[in-house]
Amino acid sequence: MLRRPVGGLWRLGLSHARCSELRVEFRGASGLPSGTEDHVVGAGEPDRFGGVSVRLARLGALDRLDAAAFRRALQAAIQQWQSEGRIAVWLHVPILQSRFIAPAASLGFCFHHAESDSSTLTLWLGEGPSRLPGYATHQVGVAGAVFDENTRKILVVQDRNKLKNMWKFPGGLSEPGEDIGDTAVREVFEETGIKSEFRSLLSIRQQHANPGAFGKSDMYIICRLKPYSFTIDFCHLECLRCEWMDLNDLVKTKNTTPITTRVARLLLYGYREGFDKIDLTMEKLPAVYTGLFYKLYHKELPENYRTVTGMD
Ligand SMILES: NC(=O)C1=CN([C@@H]2O[C@H](COP(=O)(O)OP(=O)(O)OC[C@H]3O[C@@H](n4cnc5c(N)ncnc54)[C@H](O)[C@@H]3O)[C@@H](O)[C@H]2O)C=CC1
Ligand SMILES: [Mg+2]
Repeated sequence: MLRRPVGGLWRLGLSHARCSELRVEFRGASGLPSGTEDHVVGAGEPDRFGGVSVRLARLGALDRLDAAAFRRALQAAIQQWQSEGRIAVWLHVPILQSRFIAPAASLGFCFHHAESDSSTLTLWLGEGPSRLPGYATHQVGVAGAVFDENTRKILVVQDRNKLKNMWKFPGGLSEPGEDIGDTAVREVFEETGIKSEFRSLLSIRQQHANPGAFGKSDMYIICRLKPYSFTIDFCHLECLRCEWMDLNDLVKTKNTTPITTRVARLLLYGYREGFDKIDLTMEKLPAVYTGLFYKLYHKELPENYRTVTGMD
């Protein structure tokens, strides 16, 4: 697997003839010397922050390499990287090569994160405490407050697996790469059978050390949705009850969570005074650097502020 980045290229070379030992070599931007390409079965790549990444998946013949030989090679590589002034090492380990985690940890590597099929470890080589950024800090849950302005009814459920059966808005955890509004619409449909469309974002709750988030922080976002189907067909695995409730009754009931009461009051205010008073609406905008798009949520700007550039 030959890759030629602009800067130098780190390679962990494993000889086919003698695979009990990894050779660690630093190659210049010119790439590999002729004749050694077959021996190079993996690559470490410098990053723009001064660190270096090693992907074990790109090293061949790892099945024949024992953990002690890997440790020796990694230790030699670390010394080399340190002498070159590298600030960190990122070690990406496929799950089937997990036996290399322990030798790496014995050299000071710590877990940074894991996906279903791999883990990533880091070793800080720079001055002082590590300045490497952490991994994901929050889980994101999204609920849909599906409000029918014609009947003043709001869709509520009671979760099946909760200790207390309290009325709440249907919702659930966001999938990777899923927009907030799409999560709300999907979860509402999965749990209640009601079809709806995204209108606005109403509230965000942040809670730390959440047991339901495996001790991480939890971001719970409530969206206002508009229904376009009305016959409930709720999921009996997830919900105990589901109904269209008069908004006034939800505001008054004691059998609910504080956040649901608060958002019910917010909806009553919006219903009476205009939803523009409570809505954070969404706009899709192009990202400057990546060429991708993102979604921005905020209160509507009045017409005369949409193109304003200064104070005059
Ligand atoms: N304040 C409120 O009104 C409430 C807020 N929330 C928020 O909603 C979001 C999550 O919504 P959910 O409806 O719970 O998500 P969800 O609709 O995606 O369902 C999660 C499913 O996973 C199951 N589950 C959870 N932990 C499990 C485990 N350890 N083993 C096996 N199954 C497990 C649950 O029983 C449920 O069926 C979070 O952000 C949470 O903070 C949830 C309930 C009430
Ligand atoms: Mg749910």
